Amino acid sequence: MNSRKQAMDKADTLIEALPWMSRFHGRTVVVKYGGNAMTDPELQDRFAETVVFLRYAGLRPVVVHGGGPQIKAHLERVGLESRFAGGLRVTDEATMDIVRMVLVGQVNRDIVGRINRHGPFAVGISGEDARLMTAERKPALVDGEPVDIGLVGEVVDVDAGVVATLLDDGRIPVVSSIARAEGDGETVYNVNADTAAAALAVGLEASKLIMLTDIEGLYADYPACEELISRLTASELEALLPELASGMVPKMEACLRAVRGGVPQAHVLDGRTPNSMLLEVFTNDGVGTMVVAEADQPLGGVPA
Ligand SMILES: Nc1ncnc2c1ncn2[C@@H]1O[C@H](COP(=O)(O)OP(=O)(O)O)[C@@H](O)[C@H]1O
Ligand SMILES: CC(=O)N[C@@H](CCC(=O)OP(=O)(O)O)C(=O)O
Repeated sequence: MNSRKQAMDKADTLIEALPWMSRFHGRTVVVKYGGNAMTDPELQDRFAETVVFLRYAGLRPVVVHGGGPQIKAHLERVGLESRFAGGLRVTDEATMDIVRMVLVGQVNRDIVGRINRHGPFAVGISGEDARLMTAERKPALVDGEPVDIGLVGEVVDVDAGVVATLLDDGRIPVVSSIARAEGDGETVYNVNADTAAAALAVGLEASKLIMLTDIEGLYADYPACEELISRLTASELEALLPELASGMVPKMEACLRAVRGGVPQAHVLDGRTPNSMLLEVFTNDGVGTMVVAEADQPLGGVPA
């Protein structure tokens, strides 16, 4: 292909993004950045660039990050084992200290640093700050039975004021999934980052929730992975939930919570594919899995 043709194609690509830029201008998009999607430094830089791109394109991105593998690595270093029940980390006090240190002190700082190479945008906060997230202790459900898993919280209240203020100031909030208990103000909970992202998306009345992970989307036939579900409604997802393997349960429950809470679309995308977020937001090429509230909701394409 000659260089003039290449240049023309690039210009076409840019102009094709116009309807989506206009549709999402000024809209809030919550991006959950999973620990498994952030293992490669090059991909981390691409993630930061993409978030800054969204900001310059007129959207209001909010990042909620995980860090499961990073927590696991640190626990191993101090001789503690990672245990999960129903997709959630069993969290005693010693584990909670490490979860908080790794998420707030390490993973959050890394993401903020990478984004801020492009400008003074990212501000790191924890769900504890300004009472952003309040949580209650939550047991895991294993075979339908509640099992105590320690200091794990379910978000019961979101005061999104601090995030809204940062967004109004043109910043990119980067949020760690830690929350305070109501009342004594001393107990701190480990909140699954998918759950935190969904709660925040609802609290912010976001236009989209994007879950970046290490797989193309939700597979109907996991682990064979031949049948990717590109779109499903909240009620279809609800019927599927009891059959899902535990890793996907918090993620898909979070998508359900978001759309039931008024977020028009929740997406599970492959964070290992550098451009999946751009394709999802700015083109009609459906990637990953999209969850919508109702069957008759448009595919996420450009409105008439
Ligand atoms: N039905 C399914 N479709 C896709 N992935 C699944 C499914 N069931 C279980 N998984 C597993 O869930 C993983 C994603 O969840 P998780 O590891 O918690 O990601 P993250 O760290 O991004 O939150 C996938 O890598 C895959 O191994
Ligand atoms: C309760 C619970 O499971 N909390 C998670 C919080 C981090 C997280 O969710 O990280 P990913 O998004 O990378 O999985 C944990 O301790 O691993």
